[in-house]
Amino acid sequence: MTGHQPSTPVVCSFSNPEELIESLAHFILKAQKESIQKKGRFTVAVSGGSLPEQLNGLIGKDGVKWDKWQVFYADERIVPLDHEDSNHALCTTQLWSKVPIPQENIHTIDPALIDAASVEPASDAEDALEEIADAYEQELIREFANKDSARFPIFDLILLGVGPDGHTCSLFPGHPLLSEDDRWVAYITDSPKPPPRRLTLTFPVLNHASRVAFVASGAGKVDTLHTVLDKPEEGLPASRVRPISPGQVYWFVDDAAAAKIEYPKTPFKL
Ligand SMILES: O=C1O[C@H](COP(=O)(O)O)[C@@H](O)[C@H](O)[C@H]1O
Repeated sequence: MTGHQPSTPVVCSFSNPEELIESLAHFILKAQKESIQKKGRFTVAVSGGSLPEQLNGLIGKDGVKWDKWQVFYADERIVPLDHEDSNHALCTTQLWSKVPIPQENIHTIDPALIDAASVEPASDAEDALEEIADAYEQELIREFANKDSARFPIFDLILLGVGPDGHTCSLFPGHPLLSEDDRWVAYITDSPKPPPRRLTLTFPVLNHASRVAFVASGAGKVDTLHTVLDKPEEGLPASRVRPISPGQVYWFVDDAAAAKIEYPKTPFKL
């Protein structure tokens, strides 16, 4: 049965956020190198929230082949791409505007569909939301299906954050979307964290990736990490990210966030 087993998390804890950021940058560079050697490109999904700032270690770093990156969003909010709530806007401010990545390598939701998907009430926007999710799935299919011919896309790297309630991407505790096993991209209209309308990659996509790296830092995440890593039986969304072998899930955390974790930590090495 090897090849179809869920991986067990590898947890690396760093004494401070700076060390975490530098080590994460080296980890990403290694993943980039292996991916480009194998396939000539590096497919990455990026989250919003606190994650983009943790990618600062890549800015100005030698060896980053930005022209080989193909970037998608792990989740996105249904707001204009320059809106303060947009994950694309956040990533642009924190990272893309500071590095030489070609614009066409960053795959956003279709801006032409955002107005129709934003009408009130949400029930009148369902068709447009379906369309915007379908369009993003098609964007993924164009990138992956012809090249990798797999049932689900196999991202080289998915970079995730975890919210205080254990959500990741826009997969929230107790939401029916946690059972989605077919779609690559889905929409929600009832996110408990604003804004309510969002697109998200689904669990099958997360769990087919070659590598998923969660990043969490600061004492504010301490109880969440304890539950997610030590009590997976509670089924919080972040606990359910277990890419099938040979895929692997990593946790990059700092000691403040990891203070209550009983789960064994692994020394970081490349
Ligand atoms: O709403 C979101 O929240 C999560 C977690 O955010 P964080 O600020 O607690 O790191 C984030 O990963 C996701 O992309 C975002 O849309």
